[in-house]
Amino acid sequence: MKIFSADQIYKADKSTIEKEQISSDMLMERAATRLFEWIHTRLQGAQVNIQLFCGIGNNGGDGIVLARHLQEHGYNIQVHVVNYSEKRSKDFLLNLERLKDRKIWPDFINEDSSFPLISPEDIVVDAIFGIGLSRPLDQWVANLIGHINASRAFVLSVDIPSGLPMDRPPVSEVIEANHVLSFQVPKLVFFLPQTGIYIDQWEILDIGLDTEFLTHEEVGYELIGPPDVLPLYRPRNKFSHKGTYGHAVIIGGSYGKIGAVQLASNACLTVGSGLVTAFVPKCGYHSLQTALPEIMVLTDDDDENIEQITIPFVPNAIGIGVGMGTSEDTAKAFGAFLKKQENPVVIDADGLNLLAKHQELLKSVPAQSILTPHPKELERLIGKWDNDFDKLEKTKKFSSKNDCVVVIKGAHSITIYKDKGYVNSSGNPGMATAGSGDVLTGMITGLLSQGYEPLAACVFGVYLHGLAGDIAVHQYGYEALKASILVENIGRAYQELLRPPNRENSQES
Ligand SMILES: NC(=O)C1=CN([C@@H]2O[C@H](COP(=O)(O)OP(=O)(O)OC[C@H]3O[C@@H](n4cnc5c(N)ncnc54)[C@H](O)[C@@H]3O)[C@@H](O)[C@H]2O)[C@H](O)CC1
Ligand SMILES: [K+]
Repeated sequence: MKIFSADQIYKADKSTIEKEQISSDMLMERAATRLFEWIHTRLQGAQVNIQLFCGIGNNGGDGIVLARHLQEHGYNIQVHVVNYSEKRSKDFLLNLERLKDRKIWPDFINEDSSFPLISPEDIVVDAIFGIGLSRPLDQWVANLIGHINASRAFVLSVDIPSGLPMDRPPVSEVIEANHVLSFQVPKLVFFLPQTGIYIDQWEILDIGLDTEFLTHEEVGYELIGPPDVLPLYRPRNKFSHKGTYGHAVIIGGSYGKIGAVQLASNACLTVGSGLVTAFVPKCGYHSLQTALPEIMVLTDDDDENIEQITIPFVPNAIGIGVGMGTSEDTAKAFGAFLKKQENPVVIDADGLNLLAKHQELLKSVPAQSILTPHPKELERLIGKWDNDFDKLEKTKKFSSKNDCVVVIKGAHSITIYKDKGYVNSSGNPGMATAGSGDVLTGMITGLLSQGYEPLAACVFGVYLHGLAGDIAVHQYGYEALKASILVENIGRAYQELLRPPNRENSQES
């Protein structure tokens, strides 16, 4: 699903209004009707106290229209206009008049007003600022937002939590939303660590914006869910054999860190690679052969570290770096190995640390190779960033310059290739555990080995990895989720992804 910028959303509005020959207030009416339906379906007329805080722009206008619908259906409402500017929008004013025509008199909150009492049992509708927020809040507006946050009432934000800009981190208070009803499209800020903290749940409300515009407009980011990954799936052929799905090699490990290779190799095989060989220092031989009978093991001459990488065949995919260490000898072996590679490789963990330490090696990394850093590893590679938006821009530049796919691991892992970012939607905090990244490296390598293109292997692999975590968490809970359990659930993740949509319902009936 595409993620649009504020400018693009305004363009989509304009295009809809022109094509459908409707007025802008009709679009506002449509948006607010969706809001009303969402609330009405859940509350069914319950006499809970609903306090609507409306700004003076179109986000506020949405809130004012919603208030009218709620009142018409017998809800218990209080409307507050947050009077932060004289420049009221046309549709806000129009709807304020309509509200007054129905004898609903909002109270106006100004700089000198005392704030209304909000009980924890109330519902707050946050329609103060939408995607138009463009400068820091006046102090009294920030205080009001702080007052709402302190109330412990359930807060429903219209379109985006007020105080959150669309394209940079906030500088003052932001509404802490329990639920955001986002018009038509998700916003990038929902998924970034610095801004996503203000959103508990979010949902899209379809307000019927021009589909032709939405389809054809180029975007910088996409949110990746099942409809996006399913077309990437490469079904198995009845007459295939293990050779069809490639021979992958996982290179890594050092004394005390052979487990990383075990996890990655196991994930690589489980995601479907035909054959898997692990290349480790000698000390890893017995444990790997015992733990994973399905994989083959090659060893370095050294007992504890990788010092020379020799693979006596041409693998279909290689993943390198997990648990590998960063000794000088390993760095040399890594450099010599990179120089010999012609096909994309997957580089993780100490492979990334070595690249960061010896940046001259970057030019030996084959085109379209995959780098899977967590934020610290990314920082070592691309330098410090000012904020999440800067981080993404810098990563895009790095990806373009070095022609590589970068998977920024995190709560919503983002795969970057050149000027485009793919934001993952699966996964959970239980996956923040030792070895989770090794499993991902193995999965991506295993997908490459089966013939997935590098970018597709990342987008698909990251989603499947998260889905395995989401399935596992039902059984184990967040704390007890371990990386090996993720591997055990890769098969179920495939099944879940490929399950026909109506199967669950028919089983229940
Ligand atoms: N397609 C859609 O999604 C639709 C969205 N709608 C709603 O419209 C808002 C966006 O409305 P807009 O009037 O452009 O912006 P805001 O309401 O967010 O802001 C109001 C106003 O305030 C000015 N401003 C910006 N920053 C500050 C500040 N710190 N202090 C004071 N004033 C500030 C700014 O210039 C704006 O003019 C969208 O989110 C949806 O809720 C439509 O109703 C339907 C279609
Ligand atoms: K809002």
